Amino acid sequence: MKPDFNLTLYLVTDSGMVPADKTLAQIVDEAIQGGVTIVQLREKTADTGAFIALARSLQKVTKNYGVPLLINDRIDVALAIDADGVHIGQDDMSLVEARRILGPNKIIGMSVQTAAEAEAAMCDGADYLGIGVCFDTETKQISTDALRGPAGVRQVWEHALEVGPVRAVTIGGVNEYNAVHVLDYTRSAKGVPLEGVAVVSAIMAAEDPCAAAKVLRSQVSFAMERSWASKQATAYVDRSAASVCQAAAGVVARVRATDGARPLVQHMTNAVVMNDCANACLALGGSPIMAPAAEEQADLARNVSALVVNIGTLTSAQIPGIRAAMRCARLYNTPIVLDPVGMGISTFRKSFVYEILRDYGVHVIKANAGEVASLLGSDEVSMQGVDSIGAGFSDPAAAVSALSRRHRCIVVMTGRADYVSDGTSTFAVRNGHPMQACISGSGCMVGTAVATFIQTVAHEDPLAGALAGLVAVNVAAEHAAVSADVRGPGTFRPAFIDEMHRLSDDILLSEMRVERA
Ligand SMILES: Cc1ncc(COP(=O)(O)OP(=O)(O)O)c(N)n1
Ligand SMILES: Cc1ncsc1CCOP(=O)(O)O
Repeated sequence: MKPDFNLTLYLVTDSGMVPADKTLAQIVDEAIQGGVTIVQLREKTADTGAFIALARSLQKVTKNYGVPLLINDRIDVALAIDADGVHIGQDDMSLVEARRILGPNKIIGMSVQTAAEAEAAMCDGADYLGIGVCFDTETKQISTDALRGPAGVRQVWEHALEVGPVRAVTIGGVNEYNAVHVLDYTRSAKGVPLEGVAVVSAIMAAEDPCAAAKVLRSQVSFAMERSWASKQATAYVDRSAASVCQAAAGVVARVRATDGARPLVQHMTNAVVMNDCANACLALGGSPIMAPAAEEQADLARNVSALVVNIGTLTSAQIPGIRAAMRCARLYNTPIVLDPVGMGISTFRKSFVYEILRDYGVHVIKANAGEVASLLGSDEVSMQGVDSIGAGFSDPAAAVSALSRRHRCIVVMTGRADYVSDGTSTFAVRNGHPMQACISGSGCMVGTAVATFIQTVAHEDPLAGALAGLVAVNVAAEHAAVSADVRGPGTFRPAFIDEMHRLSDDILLSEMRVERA
């Protein structure tokens, strides 16, 4: 009988990464103790005799834990040690031939890069697919056109699911920082996840392979069970405006009730709005921090409740700090709010935003209509500098919903009317005041507010968290605009902060104007 196998955390070995004071078998032993569920011995230069000896030494370990051992490419080595199976690539022996030699009781996995390759491998009886290459890697030379990114992996996976029952992992540059993003992002439209991830260096090159495997295993479990994408997959609910408003008010009440334990909101933000965002965060009940240095992200990360990345005054010097902050946020599953300010104005901004969305993913995109159009590759809305101009989208609800589904995140679009969507439920928010458009940074303050509120519910109900932030700012603006001492934008700005400070969940609930879009 074919052995059962579990693809949750798939270790592909590389003896070139074994330190001088250890053996490959020791590393595999530690990695299995940390949570590796299946092992592939991959030797690219070993002679047949040495390959077989190494395979035997690993087999002792894997058998001890009941973990399957597969051999990369070499059917002869698999036969020699009676391994549990093989993993073959497109340029290796054909799957049909390998199956004929190994028989029905061995596991055969196959590498695929395209939908057609996946379909062919399934028709030929592959037991699982290794879909890649996800991200670039130093472990193996990969040509640029073989890089799929999570979006390309999702395409192949969705096609395979249409063909029939299938099991798969992805491989290439996957690590503890991006595993949740990769698994969330590659879920099919119906929410079916890959079964796990395959890694080489994330474990093989780790100082402590057991600890590295533990972190990876918990990240995979998080993606399968606790991330919002996993919950959405099991319960796509089309929600009423009343129920989301109630939930949003509840979020505000929770943040306001945290006596002293304010959420720490880390901002990698722009120089124009930094002070306003810090004050808005404080007024709303958060605790702002603006710590841009790459060197301090790891120290900060454990205590950060939410991260805002706002590229309004992006410079090359800021990029390493933003990357470090994103990696840390991902490791701790800290919600990330992206404000792609003026992304359409330059290739520099655009390519950094695409990098963020491809390599890390975010929990919320907060953008104006021009930025949403740029993200969708649509020319329906134009920008002047960082401002959106013209009448906006003919169907704004469809635009935000499409963007949300594409990036598996909440989308908040600000404008004359604001929209918020989780890809299933989309709402128009009619609160707000024209005076907001007369001061700089009012959109950025929405990003700050979303981050301040979302942290309590980021993995349960991020739609409510995002709505809370959006409406809090808009209702505060309505109050500020009619306050007696406001005579124009200059006096509006401090009154706006005052009103954020005075907000309560009751005020919000009674004044929210939110409708299904
Ligand atoms: C699980 C898994 N997926 C893909 C590969 C890559 O295999 P292949 O295309 O045969 O390339 P090499 O590993 O031979 O370089 C893999 N090994 N494992
Ligand atoms: C064997 C292989 N096949 C595609 S990418 C890759 C190497 C992945 O290595 P890492 O997990 O270190 O990026």
